[in-house]
Amino acid sequence: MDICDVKVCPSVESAARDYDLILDALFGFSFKPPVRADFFAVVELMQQTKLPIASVDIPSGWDVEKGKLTECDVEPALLISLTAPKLCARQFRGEHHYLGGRFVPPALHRKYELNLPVYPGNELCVKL
Ligand SMILES: NC(=O)C1=CN([C@@H]2O[C@H](COP(=O)(O)OP(=O)(O)OC[C@H]3O[C@@H](n4cnc5c(N)ncnc54)[C@H](OP(=O)(O)O)[C@@H]3O)[C@@H](O)[C@H]2O)[C@@H](O)CC1
Repeated sequence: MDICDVKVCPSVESAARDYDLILDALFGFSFKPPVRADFFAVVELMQQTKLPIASVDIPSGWDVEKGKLTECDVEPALLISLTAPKLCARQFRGEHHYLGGRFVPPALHRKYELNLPVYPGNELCVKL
């Protein structure tokens, strides 16, 4: 698999020619909008591309709780939430949503009053 560097971001056209999928793990829950200038090119590519995007935990550019901040924010086809879906996942409209690392220690449940749903089975990763 080829991995492109954010510093040498391809154009929308060359990405479509050279790649099948964009794996978006640029920002997570500590992202504070707006996107800084260094990342404009890669975020614009993800906003404009027709390639499917797989986002890890938080689609890049989304606020962890408020979600999409503009109409043209990144729209992943696949979201892989980690530990628990964050509030922003309510705005996810893609086809596939998975939860990874889904087992939270009881002490953390109690401490943060998480009240998480019980997911079936015992696989580390579950389709939501
Ligand atoms: N940490 C944990 O315990 C766990 C983490 N987990 C996983 O990690 C993910 C979160 O990781 P995170 O919080 O370390 O990094 P992230 O969300 O990428 O943000 C920080 C970076 O972004 C930068 N940055 C911020 N705003 C920016 C802007 N506007 N424009 C540009 N840059 C900006 C900021 O830069 P700085 O402000 O420090 O200069 C810093 O470098 C989380 O979603 C989950 O998937 C869990 O799996 C398990 C437990």
